[in-house]
Amino acid sequence: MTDTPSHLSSPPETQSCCSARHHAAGQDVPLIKVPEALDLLKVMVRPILEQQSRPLGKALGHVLAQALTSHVPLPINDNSAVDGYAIRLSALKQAPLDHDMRSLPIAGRIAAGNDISHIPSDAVCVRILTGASVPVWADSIIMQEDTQLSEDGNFASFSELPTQGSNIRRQGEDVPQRSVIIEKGARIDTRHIAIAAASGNAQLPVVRPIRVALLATGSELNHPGADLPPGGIYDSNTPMLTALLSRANIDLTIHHMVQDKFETIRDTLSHLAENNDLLVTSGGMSVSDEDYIHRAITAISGTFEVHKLRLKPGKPLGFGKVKNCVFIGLPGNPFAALVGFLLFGTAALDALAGISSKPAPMQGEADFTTPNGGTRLEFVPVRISGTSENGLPKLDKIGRGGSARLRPLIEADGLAALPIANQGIAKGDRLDFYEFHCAFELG
Ligand SMILES: Nc1nc2c(c(=O)[nH]1)N[C@H]1C(S)=C(S)[C@@H](COP(=O)(O)OP(=O)(O)OC[C@H]3O[C@@H](n4cnc5c(N)ncnc54)[C@H](O)[C@@H]3O)O[C@H]1N2
Ligand code: MOO
Repeated sequence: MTDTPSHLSSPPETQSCCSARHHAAGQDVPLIKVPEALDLLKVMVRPILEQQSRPLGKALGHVLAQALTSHVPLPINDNSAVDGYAIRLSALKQAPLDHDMRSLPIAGRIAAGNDISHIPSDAVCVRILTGASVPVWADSIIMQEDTQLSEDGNFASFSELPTQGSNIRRQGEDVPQRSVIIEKGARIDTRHIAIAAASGNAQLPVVRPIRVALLATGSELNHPGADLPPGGIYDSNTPMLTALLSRANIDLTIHHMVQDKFETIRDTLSHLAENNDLLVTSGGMSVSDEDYIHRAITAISGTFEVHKLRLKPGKPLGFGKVKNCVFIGLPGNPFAALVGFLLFGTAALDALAGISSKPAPMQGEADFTTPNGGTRLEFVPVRISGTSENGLPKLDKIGRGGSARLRPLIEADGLAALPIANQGIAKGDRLDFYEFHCAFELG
């Protein structure tokens, strides 16, 4: 914790053999660059191997545990892409020309779902509707709009010779039978549900839900809406992180706010680590005498892989393990907690679920300037202000910075990353851009 007014703080730590020693150590630890830290995280996290089978209706947002194959070819049969007439091309070519039209006798009608065994094998033309199975003798389908019917409705006339195979959707052209339709590690969204259903899969093998515990530390914290004591603030990190962790494949345990008291934090962390795959805390990561997370994790034999980052906001972010539980300690400042979770929380969840690839960030162009950059990769809220000559979104920086401010995020379209030790950002510089909402949300 940063130092809070003394009347609100817990009594100063008394047992503290270790506090002074660790404190000093906390200040000395090297700052790790973000890509390096992400690599360390990926090596550290072991994917969950247990699987479960979920019906399609309950699979959205889960992660596929094995590659899924199709039970049938798609399309299942050769079928018509249009409403029209299925014809035998050789017969049409031989039909005499009459007023530039060729006529064929209509041998029957086939709609989607019909059995076609009643259609004679020597037929040369049938009425066919979209999705209907195509008889083997038919080699083209002519659209209804390019056809004239005789008065008695028994003959169809055509002015053009179609290309062989036109308007026929061939069996297996989309998906051959027993081929892989979704790779292991895919997060199931609307597209996957559709193809799984079309290919006859009623159940999906998914990674069992990830057990995640959330703990906000801070004696100043109160539930939103409560009467605030002097010096109190509302806890925004728990609701924010709860929202970020509200995913179908997460079993979330929320441990609401603990006081800045070493024993309480130590015992709560120990209990939560025992029962979860991932433990996310907020606050208490800095260097004051009330920042207990590092000491508490160490006291329960946890280890830190990374303790501080070249990241702004989010320098005092650490992660490691307590036995088999992955631990991520986010800084208390709300914007820092958000950035830290978006980078490291989501990476840990992906690694636990066995997802290895992440889409690269979009590119944008700065529509602002900054003086020389510092020694940390910096994330700033940006708004799209237009489109550049290169067709990229132009990004305008919002707000005056500061890891405690949430308001700029409300006006922003996303975050831009300013590289370490940049020479100062000039207008037109390319930046990685992480848009908050993409055009389509598929689940
Ligand atoms: N001497 C130094 N002081 C600080 C350093 C430093 O390097 N040396 N780093 C600063 C940076 S950067 C950050 S970020 C913060 C992070 O500190 P902590 O992780 O220990 O966080 P706290 O002190 O507990 O809280 C910081 C700030 O955020 C508010 N907060 C905490 N939890 C919540 C919550 N759940 N909801 C809303 N707001 C919360 C808290 O009241 C503080 O104002 O340390 C700097 N100090
Ligand atoms: O880096 Mo801290 O996370 O800026 O406030």
